[in-house]
Amino acid sequence: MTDDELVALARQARDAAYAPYSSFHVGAAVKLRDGRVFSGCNVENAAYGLCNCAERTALFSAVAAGARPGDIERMAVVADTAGPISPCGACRQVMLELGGEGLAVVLANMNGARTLTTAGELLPGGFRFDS
Ligand SMILES: O=c1ccn([C@H]2C[C@H](O)[C@@H](CO)O2)c(=O)[nH]1
Ligand SMILES: [Zn+2]
Repeated sequence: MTDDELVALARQARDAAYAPYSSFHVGAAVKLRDGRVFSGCNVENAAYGLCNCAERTALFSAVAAGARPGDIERMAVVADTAGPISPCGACRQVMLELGGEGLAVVLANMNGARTLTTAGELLPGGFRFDS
């Protein structure tokens, strides 16, 4: 699967965003090394602190289907931002745990802007029990 296809899946997932409070719709797609792909959108709640980002929805869906650290090859995130979306700190920590420092992360917007980074670049010094 190409990055174009992974971003297209993230855009499709974004259509399902439940964001009545922020009206900020985000989509994400995660590709496993075995070829399986999972996607997710942000899901908000009237109790604002319960809002779940698209990145974590997609990553947690992969884990719920059996994926474990080391199984994730690549992920893409897309939102209607000026430049490529910049994931929040909580999602960066989850990306690091589940994908490792080398996880490739494609950050995109709705106008075709795109950047390629890694979970390690997104969160240097992230929490680990053996740190
Ligand atoms: O990278 C991001 C940043 C924000 N959001 C969601 C959380 C909330 O529903 C809304 C506004 O922060 O966007 C994501 O899903 N991913
Ligand atoms: Zn987040």
